[in-house]
Amino acid sequence: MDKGVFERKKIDELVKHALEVKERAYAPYSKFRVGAALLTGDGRVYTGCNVENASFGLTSCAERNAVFRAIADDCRGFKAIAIVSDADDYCIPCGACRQVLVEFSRDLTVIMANNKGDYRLTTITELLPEAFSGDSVTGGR
Ligand SMILES: O=c1ccn([C@H]2C[C@H](O)[C@@H](CO)O2)c(=O)[nH]1
Ligand SMILES: [Zn+2]
Repeated sequence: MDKGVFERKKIDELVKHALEVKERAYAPYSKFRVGAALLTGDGRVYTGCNVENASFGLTSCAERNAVFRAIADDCRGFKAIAIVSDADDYCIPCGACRQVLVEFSRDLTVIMANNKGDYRLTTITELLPEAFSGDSVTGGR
């Protein structure tokens, strides 16, 4: 499986952005802060953190918040996303975020990092095989 070719330096930079934005997460209920940094085709980086709410179901994940910022800035064609939480474990995106990510990039590299900045590489296709997509809706039309 091709995980995309990224220099270690570029990956570390994205993870650093994710660690930084995690500090601004609003997670008073779960206390599980998450940060995400999305790399675009032209080298821009959009970050997002999770934002919780007293009405728990309104919580928005870090990954989706990063994507929505980029879209609002008229940016698509994402290359990679780095995701990190406070935990020792590599941060794995939830199902809802996988579905939103695959909408915009079929060949996205996903960098799942931990609080020490170590990471594991995968792809959105590996995380969400046989995804429901625009083709499913339009029948390829
Ligand atoms: O991929 C994920 C998984 C969870 N969360 C957030 C949502 C909630 O605020 C907290 C606990 O689920 O972590 C994310 O931001 N991204
Ligand atoms: Zn999510």
